[in-house]
Amino acid sequence: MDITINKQMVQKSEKEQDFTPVFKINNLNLWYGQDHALKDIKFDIPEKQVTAIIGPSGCGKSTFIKTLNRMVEMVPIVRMSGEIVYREKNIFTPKYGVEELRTQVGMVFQKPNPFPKSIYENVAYGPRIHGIKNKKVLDEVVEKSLKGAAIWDEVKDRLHENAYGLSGGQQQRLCIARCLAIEPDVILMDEPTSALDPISTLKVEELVQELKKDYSIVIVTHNMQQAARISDRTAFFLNGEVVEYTDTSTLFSNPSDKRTEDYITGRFG
Ligand SMILES: Nc1ncnc2c1ncn2[C@@H]1O[C@H](COP(=O)(O)OP(=O)(O)OP(=O)(O)O)[C@@H](O)[C@H]1O
Repeated sequence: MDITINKQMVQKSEKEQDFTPVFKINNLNLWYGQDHALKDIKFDIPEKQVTAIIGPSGCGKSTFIKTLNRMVEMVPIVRMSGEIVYREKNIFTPKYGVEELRTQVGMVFQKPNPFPKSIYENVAYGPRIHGIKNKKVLDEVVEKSLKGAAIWDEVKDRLHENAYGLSGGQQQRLCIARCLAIEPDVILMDEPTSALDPISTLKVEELVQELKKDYSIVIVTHNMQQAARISDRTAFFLNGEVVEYTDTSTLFSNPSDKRTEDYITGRFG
């Protein structure tokens, strides 16, 4: 009996090593003042796959994803311990510039947040900040990014109109284009479809499937069906801990922890 369990465990751990990690998270703890919001988080996030973060409200999903680009440090009462290694470098070492990290690790938020500028300027903004001035080069970046975000055909004849004139779903894809324009390695998405209608949601989900060919994606979602549809691996968070992290099909069809089973079958949350 013991031998069987050990064999299964070895097989599982071998399977779980079967990818190139883009992030390695080691014993990450985070406190908001006295509130211990992330507890001993330890797992690796694969490159060029979609990793979903699921769990009930308040379990630490948004907090966790915002540690990956150090955005969480904007909250003054935050304290952290542990390590997040991005491409072999600990992102908390003082010499690691946060601007450099955020160029590599882009983020798309829950509510589409375009700038009050034209569609073109929204996408050109990041490359301009990074020193690209040549109009022809900017035109190319804008077109490539809008195509990458599957919105080019809808906006190519109105590039100089205000982005606020787009629908919510179009605005979210514009924000994804804005993120692509600075050529990130990883894209963090914090509930990117929760403010969208079902058709726009489907478009963003299809887009995520396309984007994972070139980018590593981490997506927080309230929606378990969405995690099951679009992710390769899923981490189930509860009360600031990772209860289970494995490939998505296993997590939803054969969870190893009773709490995961209770959550995915709707017994709580
Ligand atoms: N800026 C903050 N200041 C203090 N506490 C915070 C802050 N942000 C989050 N928290 C606390 O940290 C815990 C985790 O919150 P977080 O927003 O990460 O959870 P979540 O799983 O993303 O929730 P939801 O699904 O409702 O968005 C909660 O107890 C929350 O109250």
